[in-house]
Amino acid sequence: MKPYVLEVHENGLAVFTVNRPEKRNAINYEVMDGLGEALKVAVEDRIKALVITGAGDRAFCSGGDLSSFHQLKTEDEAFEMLDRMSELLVRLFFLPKPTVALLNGIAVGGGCELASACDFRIARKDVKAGFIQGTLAITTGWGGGTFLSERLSPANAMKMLMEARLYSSDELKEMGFFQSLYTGDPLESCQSFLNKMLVLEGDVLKSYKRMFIRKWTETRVEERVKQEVRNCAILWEGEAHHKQVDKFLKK
Ligand SMILES: CC[C@@H](C(=O)O)C(=O)SCCNC(=O)CCNC(=O)[C@H](O)C(C)(C)COP(=O)(O)OP(=O)(O)OC[C@H]1O[C@@H](n2cnc3c(N)ncnc32)[C@H](O)[C@@H]1OP(=O)(O)O
Repeated sequence: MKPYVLEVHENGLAVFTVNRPEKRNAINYEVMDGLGEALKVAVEDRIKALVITGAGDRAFCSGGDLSSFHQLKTEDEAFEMLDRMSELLVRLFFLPKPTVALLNGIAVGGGCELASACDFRIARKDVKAGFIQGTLAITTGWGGGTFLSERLSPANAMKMLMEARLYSSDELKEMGFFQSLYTGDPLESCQSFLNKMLVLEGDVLKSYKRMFIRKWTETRVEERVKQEVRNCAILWEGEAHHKQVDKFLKK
């Protein structure tokens, strides 16, 4: 089974699905390659918006694949992996078209970083999500902390990162992390969220997105992400992190 699926719909919607439901859609290097491909397709003129989602109904994404990335022990080894994913998420963040994270299930750790890189987050009503990285003795390391600080008020962003817990969908909507909650079919709900945008010319959507891109360029988002990656890599090397990951993998 391919670990990701990319579909392009007639209305100009590209949908990238992380397809590892048995691992709660954890991100490994193959999924990263797939996201790179999706981003190449997403810049084509025929695409008006990009949706990122997960397969099944349990998880949107459970973050980095701990069984695979646990082999990375040193700061430099961790940096290489974190940097690779962060560069993809920076491309997603700066994509000059609307992007949506469609949360069909739980989003944990790096799953929330992926969601934060998107312009909008729509979620099933019972979905929980949280930046639980702190409980693994690391910080966000894919740029998600930086993206979150551009999405929420400083107090709400800081709270989410520092509490390192799962939040309910109602709390997340209240904080402004989720824009919309759904109960029916995920893709239909996403389409109806995007309907009014998709009828506009692609160039109009692009022009609006570029207004935000200019601001993010001025506030040096890319440079701040690099710093975030470096800081996470330093913590990654510590014993406390490896101990916590061991605990999860031995469960
Ligand atoms: C590494 C990058 C870093 C960042 O920069 O942000 C991170 O992403 S840190 C965060 C890493 N993620 C986690 O710590 C989440 C770990 N997973 C869970 O807490 C839970 O699995 C869940 C997401 C809350 C779902 O719980 P549940 O539905 O009860 O499923 P299971 O726990 O039974 O898992 C089923 C299956 O999937 C495997 N799994 C789940 N998450 C991961 C993961 N992140 N990496 C690798 N494998 C994962 C889990 O081990 C089970 O496998 P089997 O035992 O083989 O069935």
